[in-house]
Amino acid sequence: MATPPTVTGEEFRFEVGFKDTVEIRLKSGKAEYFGAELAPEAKYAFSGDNGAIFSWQGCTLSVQGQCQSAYVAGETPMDSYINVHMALQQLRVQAHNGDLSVAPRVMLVGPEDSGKTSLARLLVNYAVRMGERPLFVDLDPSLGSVTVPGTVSATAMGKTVDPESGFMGCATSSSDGVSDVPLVLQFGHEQPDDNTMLFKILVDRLAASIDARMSADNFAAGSGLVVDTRGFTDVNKYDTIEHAVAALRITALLVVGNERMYSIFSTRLQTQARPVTVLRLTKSGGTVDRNATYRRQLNDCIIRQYFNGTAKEPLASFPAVVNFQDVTILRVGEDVRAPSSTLPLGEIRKLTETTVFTVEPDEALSHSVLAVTDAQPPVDGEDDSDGVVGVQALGFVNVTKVDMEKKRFTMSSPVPGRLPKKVLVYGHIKWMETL
Ligand SMILES: Nc1ncnc2c1ncn2[C@@H]1O[C@H](COP(=O)(O)OP(=O)(O)OP(=O)(O)O)[C@@H](O)[C@H]1O
Repeated sequence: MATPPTVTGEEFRFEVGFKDTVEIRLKSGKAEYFGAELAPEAKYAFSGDNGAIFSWQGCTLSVQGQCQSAYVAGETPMDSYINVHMALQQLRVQAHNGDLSVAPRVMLVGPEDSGKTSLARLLVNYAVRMGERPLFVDLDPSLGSVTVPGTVSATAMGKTVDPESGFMGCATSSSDGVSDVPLVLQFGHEQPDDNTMLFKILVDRLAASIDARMSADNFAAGSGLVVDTRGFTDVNKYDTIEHAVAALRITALLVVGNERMYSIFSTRLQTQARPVTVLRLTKSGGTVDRNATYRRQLNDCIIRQYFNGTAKEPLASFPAVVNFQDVTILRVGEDVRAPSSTLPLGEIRKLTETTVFTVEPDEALSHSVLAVTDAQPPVDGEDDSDGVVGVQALGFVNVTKVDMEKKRFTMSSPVPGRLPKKVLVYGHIKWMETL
């Protein structure tokens, strides 16, 4: 970019391709990336990303590298976003003063690419900057902001979200003493409606863990939570949101950029046991529509970041060979057994969305991303899914090669040494490392 962008009450918006890297520095003034303050002169490198740097007071930036598009936009919804933040902050103050019932529990809904995650990030960052410790709850399994796609999670936010590594950076740095290791549950699919029953159970499990955490920590309870969801417009998907609103005891639903959804939720949520404020917010003109190919590439980047880190903070990934007999691989909610026609006459097959199956390893396991858990495998003949469904994912491994002859597979893991736990939970998320 020839002239360095200067920004005052405006946004510098940029798009960077997956093969390019753009470095941005704050040369003067103050600026923020979705609510997180930029350090003066620090280098922020973006690749395969779209974003916006906003300044209330004015700033000058230096931009090096090739952006697919870059411009300064004067029209932004930041005034309405800061108003929402201030209203939430007032409630937090009231909650810290003793009335925990008003602690804000906010959920963002809206169509795909309407800017929910960016707004969630901004609200979390503004809260953290006020000394709050909100929980960020990620109910969008499509892009896995905290670990890998195919998961749902809850993270206690002790610091602002790093502009480069995003929410994943918060998940890996608990050394600040206030962030905890996030609670991550393996869903195994990218869309909640790929297995609605399982999704709802996972939301219930998250809600129960959040309640336990909040009842032990009044300050965190007063800071409340910010919940991001998968983008949708289909009326059939409202039910999953309503379930989450009830389970997480949401107090405010922010509908981003969709009049119809706002109107429907305003009516439907009146029947909730607790009152829910429904607000409509304008979609930012900066949000970028991401097609299926882009999302696939983005997913690859997210998984690569989990296993290999970022250019600034690379992580080693460790190979290991695992004998089939040394692990149990489970799968929730899908029948991988023989077809009904081959079952003995009279055997009734119980198929539910949460039935647990043992997976016999074969070539199909190649490139799978498996959750490492301390799940209790069901005892033969019993359908005990309780010990498996909704157990915490302690980490993830990637199967790189399956050797059927030697009955073993090779995997890579972000942690060296042998698998700490022997029960792996399978999902539909695949990743192939490319150099
Ligand atoms: N003001 C902005 N300027 C430039 N890019 C933006 C802005 N706001 C959001 N974006 C980008 O637009 C894209 C979509 O935004 P975001 O991920 O927040 O939407 P979403 O509604 O959460 O999407 P999903 O459909 O995955 O739920 C992202 O790449 C994001 O970085």
